[in-house]
Amino acid sequence: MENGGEGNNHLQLALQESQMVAVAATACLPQPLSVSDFARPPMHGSNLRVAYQGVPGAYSEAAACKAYSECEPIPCDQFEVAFQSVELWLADRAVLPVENSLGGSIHRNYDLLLSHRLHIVGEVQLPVRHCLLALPGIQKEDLTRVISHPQALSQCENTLTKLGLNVSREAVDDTAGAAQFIAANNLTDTAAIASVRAAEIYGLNILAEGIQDDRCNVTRFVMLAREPIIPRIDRPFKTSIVFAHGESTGVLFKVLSAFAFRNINLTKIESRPRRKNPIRIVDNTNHSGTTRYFEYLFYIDFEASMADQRGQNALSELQEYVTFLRVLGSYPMDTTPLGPVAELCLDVHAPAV
Ligand SMILES: O=C(O)C(=O)C[C@]1(C(=O)O)C=C[C@@H](O)C=C1
Repeated sequence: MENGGEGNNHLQLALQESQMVAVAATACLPQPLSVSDFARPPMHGSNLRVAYQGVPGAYSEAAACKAYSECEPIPCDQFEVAFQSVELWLADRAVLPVENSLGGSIHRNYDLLLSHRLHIVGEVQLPVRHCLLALPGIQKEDLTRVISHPQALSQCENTLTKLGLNVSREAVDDTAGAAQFIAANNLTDTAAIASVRAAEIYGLNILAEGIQDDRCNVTRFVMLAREPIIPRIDRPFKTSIVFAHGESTGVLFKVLSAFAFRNINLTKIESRPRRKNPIRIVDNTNHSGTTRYFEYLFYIDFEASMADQRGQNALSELQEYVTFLRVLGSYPMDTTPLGPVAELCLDVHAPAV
């Protein structure tokens, strides 16, 4: 009996061990995908390498971290490099500022969206609060020059004048890069427009904070990837497209009504020169001479997913009117609260009393 009992114990132990080995082995195996995987929330960004234009402390870096909280932001000296780093698998995503509530569209970046084949997979709206930064000990009166990204300079144009600064304005590649340049070259006559984080990183003093011309200053960024994401309908989605049309009349009206009749809200429309084919020349048979028409590309963002029947129907109708159409991406809308800046925006829109 005793022996038999001991034998049973051994058997149980052996069984338990083999079960543990089996469980450990299964844990190492890749798990098969199931239907529920498609409903998973978007990944939080751990280990995701996100390329941005600028140096640490740039707003684009902050946008990358807002989109993918645990990502590894990868600074790039130009937007082209950020795009290429994704195309060449050195990064997983690129972050691209496309418009600002004060400065408007960042046109060059619209052109880049078309000249590369990356897909928009997300968007982020980031409140941008600019500071005037200078070396420790420097006063506003010592300044002869303010440097920053052209968008940042234009967002602070009126405030710089109001501050009574007698300075020239010079554009550089990014806001944080301006701060870095001042620190690296010990420039005592120059200030940068950049973020609080840039001041901390490059050891500069904040001479003035919140110097953008409107308290509510928001930049919209898009996230780009090699592959599109699977569009969904269980949360608000936006779709971005670009199209061109030929010679027929009233095309833009027809395009807009394809969305309006389906109750689809447009959030953005932008036109850009059609660079590869910028001018259409029409010979006038009745009159002497020719007419030259400038050709445009139209970028539209609309509030519907490509998985939504209304969005699909609108696009198939569009195809009847246009000569070129590309879907740049269908992606979740940024509906996160803007934080304290939201109240400032509400202030702005409140009826005057
Ligand atoms: O220079 C930076 O910090 C950027 O991230 C670029 C950029 C832009 O291109 O608009 C981003 C946000 C601000 O609107 C100002 C500059």
